[in-house]
Amino acid sequence: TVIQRYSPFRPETILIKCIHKLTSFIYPYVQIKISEYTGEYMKRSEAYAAIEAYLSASCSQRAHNLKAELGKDSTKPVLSMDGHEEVTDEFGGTTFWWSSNTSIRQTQALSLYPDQEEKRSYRLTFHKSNRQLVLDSYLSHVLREGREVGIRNRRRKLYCNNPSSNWGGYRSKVWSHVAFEHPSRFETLAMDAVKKRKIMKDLEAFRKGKDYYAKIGKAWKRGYLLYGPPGTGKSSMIAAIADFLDYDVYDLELTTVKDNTELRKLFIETTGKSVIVIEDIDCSLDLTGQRKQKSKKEEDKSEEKKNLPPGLEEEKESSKVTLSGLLNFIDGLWSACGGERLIVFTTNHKEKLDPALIRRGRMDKHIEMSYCCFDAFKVLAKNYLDVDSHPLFGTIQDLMEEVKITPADVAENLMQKSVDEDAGSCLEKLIQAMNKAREEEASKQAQASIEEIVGRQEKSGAKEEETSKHPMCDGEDMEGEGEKKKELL
Ligand SMILES: Nc1ncnc2c1ncn2[C@@H]1O[C@H](COP(=O)(O)OP(=O)(O)OP(=O)(O)O)[C@@H](O)[C@H]1O
Ligand SMILES: [Mg+2]
Repeated sequence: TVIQRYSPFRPETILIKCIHKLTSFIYPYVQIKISEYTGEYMKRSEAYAAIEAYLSASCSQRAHNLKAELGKDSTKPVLSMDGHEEVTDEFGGTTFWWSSNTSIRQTQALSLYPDQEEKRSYRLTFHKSNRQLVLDSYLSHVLREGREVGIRNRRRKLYCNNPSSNWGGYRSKVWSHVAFEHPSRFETLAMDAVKKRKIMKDLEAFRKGKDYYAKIGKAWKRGYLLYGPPGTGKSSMIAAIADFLDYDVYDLELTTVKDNTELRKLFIETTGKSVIVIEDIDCSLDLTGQRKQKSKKEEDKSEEKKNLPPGLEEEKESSKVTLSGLLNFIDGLWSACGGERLIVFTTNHKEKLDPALIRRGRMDKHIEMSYCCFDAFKVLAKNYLDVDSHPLFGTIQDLMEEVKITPADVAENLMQKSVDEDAGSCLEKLIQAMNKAREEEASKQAQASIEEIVGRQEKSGAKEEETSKHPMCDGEDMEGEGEKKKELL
């Protein structure tokens, strides 16, 4: 201890070096360690995940301590090696040893709930005569096979971003996830059949487009803007896209992102083969591009803040993500990190968005999700009632040309809510609802036209009053105009 404290050189490091040299003479094996978490961002290592998947096949036969997790097929668990286990693997007539190690790291912070973090790693051991074989072919074989097994076993995940106050620590968790189990698929999605096919073709081209995007010098990503009234299937479309592409979904809640730096970090932490979603982009932040109005609002806010008691100011602080930050997130230099990402925005009011945000290149495809058409109704009838045709279809088709009804409303009417209801009664229910909607629409229109006429008359009345007050007007004319006004009213 005295030497360690006062001497500039470290005797133990010299000792370890000597031991390593000595053992390399006697011990003819080489070891490679692959840790679970690596890099500056403490991101889970892809190599570790691939090795875990690769070893899952061989370890189930030989290892004694195993871990089980549910994979894609929820009836069959996926096995992996637990800590301090060893299995052998054969490749090119050579034997390799894989061991899994776990060390517990106690966090230093004083806390009522001591935090223990496990550090996991795999260690590959092989004879030094096989060094070239390992470097040239064995490691790439393990990674390739492992990735394939990983994709086969993978369950799709739905991620949401954590508030940045939870980002610290050894394994900083920027995103949390659950298994993604939304049942919406393109087959169940009610919309115009031609439009649906076009979208599916576009997605297919994107998925297979790695080389094409590289050739044209464009980052491998694509932006979709889904817009339309509430209940027209925008969220259902996102789930269907994720199902079709077999991608994970990152649901980004912009209001919890403090600033542009955090937004960038969130983007870097997403994996490939993913759909990044920002729902209701017009409501998430003040990104409408009306910057003058915004600065006025900001002034008001800072005034509001000044009046708050100390301590509460921070709570009131809202997201500082700016439009330019979001533009860079989608289309800046960082957006090319990783590739194979689909960015989807949804909105009820496309016209409110800044044109820069939705220009082609950022939001490449604009998809309007609109009111239910007859094509869409047929899909819903098939899904909900199992009918392809019915005598009432004709009436419904006629009504659909007149009445605006959302697929959500159609779906609600077609849903069988008791055992007594059959296809006919559900369709009747829908017809009633559409008739009611038509009447409401008609009365609304009548009301609006009455208001318009009254407004116009009031305006013309006011004008007449003004002209009557004009000094150039004589009394006779005024009387005549008064009569006219009375007639009009
Ligand atoms: N096009 C559609 N095809 C099939 N089902 C639909 C469709 N549109 C709506 N639905 C039904 O209505 C419900 C609501 O739809 P969804 O959440 O996708 O609407 P939305 O457009 O995202 O609405 P909002 O703008 O309010 O978020 C869904 O659960 C689904 O059952
Ligand atoms: Mg929605």
